[in-house]
Amino acid sequence: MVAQPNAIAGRSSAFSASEHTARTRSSKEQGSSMDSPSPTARSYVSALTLPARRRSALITAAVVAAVIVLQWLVLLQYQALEASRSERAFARTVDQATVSLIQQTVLYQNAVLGLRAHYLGSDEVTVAKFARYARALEIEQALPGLRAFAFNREVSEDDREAYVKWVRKTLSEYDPAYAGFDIYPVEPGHTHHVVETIHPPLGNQRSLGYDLMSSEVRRLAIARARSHGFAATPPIRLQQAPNAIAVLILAPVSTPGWNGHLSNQQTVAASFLVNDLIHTAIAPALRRRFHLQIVDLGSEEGLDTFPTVLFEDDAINNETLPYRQMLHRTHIYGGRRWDIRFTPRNAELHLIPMPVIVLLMIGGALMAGTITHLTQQRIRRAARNQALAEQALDCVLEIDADGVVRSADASTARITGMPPVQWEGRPLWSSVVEEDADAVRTGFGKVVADGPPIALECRLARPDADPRWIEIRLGNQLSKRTIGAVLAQVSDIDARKQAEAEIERLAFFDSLTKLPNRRLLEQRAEMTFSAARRHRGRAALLVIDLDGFKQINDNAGHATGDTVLATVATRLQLALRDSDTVARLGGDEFVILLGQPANEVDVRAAAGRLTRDLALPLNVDGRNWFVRASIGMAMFPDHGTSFAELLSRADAAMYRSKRSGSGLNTMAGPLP
Ligand SMILES: Nc1nc2c(ncn2[C@@H]2O[C@H](COP(=O)(O)OP(=O)(O)OP(=O)(O)O)[C@@H](O)[C@H]2O)c(=O)[nH]1
Repeated sequence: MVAQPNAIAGRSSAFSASEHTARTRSSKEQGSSMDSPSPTARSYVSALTLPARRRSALITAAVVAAVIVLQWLVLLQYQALEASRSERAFARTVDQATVSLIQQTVLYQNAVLGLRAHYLGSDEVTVAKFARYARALEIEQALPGLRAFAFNREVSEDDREAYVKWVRKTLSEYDPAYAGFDIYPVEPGHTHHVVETIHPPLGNQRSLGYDLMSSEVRRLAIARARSHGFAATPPIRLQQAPNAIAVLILAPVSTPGWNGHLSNQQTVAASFLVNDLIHTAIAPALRRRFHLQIVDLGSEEGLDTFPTVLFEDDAINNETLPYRQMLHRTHIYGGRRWDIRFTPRNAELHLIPMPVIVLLMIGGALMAGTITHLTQQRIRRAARNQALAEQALDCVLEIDADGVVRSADASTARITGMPPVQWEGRPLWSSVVEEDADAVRTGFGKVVADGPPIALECRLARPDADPRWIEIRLGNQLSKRTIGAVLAQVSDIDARKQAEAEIERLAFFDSLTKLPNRRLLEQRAEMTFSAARRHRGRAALLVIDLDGFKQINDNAGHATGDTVLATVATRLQLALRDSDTVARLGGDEFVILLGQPANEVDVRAAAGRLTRDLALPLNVDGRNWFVRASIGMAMFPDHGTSFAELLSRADAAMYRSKRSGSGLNTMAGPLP
């Protein structure tokens, strides 16, 4: 009888191997149809699994596609936002540059108008006064980009000669350069409009004496200045700087004529090179942000409408501009319409380069695909584990180093009859019956102290139910970071234990009467004899054979005979002490082992008691039977010292009884 937990330390591998073999065999026996599925079953299985895989692949593909679309939408949104941000920023830049440009041209205009005021406010402005005024303006410092101031006089063809003489004479006193003064180009005409004075003289002397009337655009500008008070020319090339585009701005003045007559046909003028204007007005940092083009669209009145480029940055490499939306501002200056055009350069739009975008999208899609795939796998694995747990023969507990159950599988309830909550938060051994708790605690301690895995058989103390045999296989996984626990694999061995008990019962007990059989009797007899030997005591064997039992069988049938035998067994047991053993050797033959009879008298008295009790009527199915028995007795150590010897002596004595008549008791004779 196994009543204590069975620690099988160190034999876990053998256990596992045999267990595995047994389980494999049983699973093969049970599920042979699964191991070698029929064609129908196989196609059914593949029909079940293939769509699952295909579905998973479809989901992954759908997620990847969705991520790509999403990324694309985000990218479009980002580009739109970036473009609008960039547009706003660029518009600010454009306005800033335009304002600077306008301010600078207005400064030039004011300087010319100031010179005009100077003439208007004086009775006579000499070349020296003009130069003083111009110097006072400090044009190099205060009006950078402005190339020269000039005073131009209207001279009729008739006065031409006298005027030239007058200039040479009067002005050469101030500057010898006037000594060779003449009007050019020599185009005899009605009226001349001659550059009489210019400041600074250095670099501008070539224009002294230049007849503005000889140039169509200048002539128109003079006319407009006279009618509107101020005018600018379209882009021109100056006499003194023919390689650069320049603009001449003019204002009319009335001043006493060279010959004493007041004339209002004169003009004051200033010229600037457009390049200088741009470099002066727009800071280099601002310049780098756009490509600039200024186009003279013609006069305000639309007299000349040929657009002429005033200024243009280096040509744009169109290929390098991802975003080429041009912004333009119109500036009316001196009666001319200027279109100032700004085209952003690369730096204006901070877009992520296309290769990077493609890489990001591929990376994002791959990542999403991988995550989806892994998630699908995980879901499938979890479902499979769940399904396996539902059919598993074991459940797993995670136990900390102190023996407290940290978690229990959901299948614990099915396998142990106790739900996880009844396991969790308690020491493992508190769930087993008191008698087994110590062994479980000790076994657990050994495993925690780095012992090998062990298997324990113990009984589970279940509230409101009978104890149940379980086997716990303990393995120390505390040092494994991903587990960090002692793992207990628990299986239900209750049925096996019941079977083992039954086998034991069959091996040692008679199935009809439930009395010990010969094997158990012999074991107990040997134990009793050795105890008697130690205490110099006695023991006795009584062989009892029913008389005429065959007739009961023959008359009433075997079943009645069985009942009679079982009743006889009960009567024999009741007639004796608990410490005595009543065994059935077979048929109608019983043997009794008396533990501690004081002497022969005691034994004979017991035999007499048995004979008397057996003789009482025995009712089976309403019919009384009268059983008699012949008894033979032998005593330890008087008639023998071994079981076989004593049994043989008692048997012989029983036969003597039987031969002498029915219902007699006979003691074995003394040893020779
Ligand atoms: N009902 C029943 N009969 C049994 C069982 N075992 C043996 N028998 C029968 O018991 C009888 C024993 O035979 P015997 O020893 O000659 O029976 P008996 O009639 O008592 O004869 P004596 O011992 O000479 O008095 C046989 O008829 C067996 O068939 C059993 O388990 N059940």
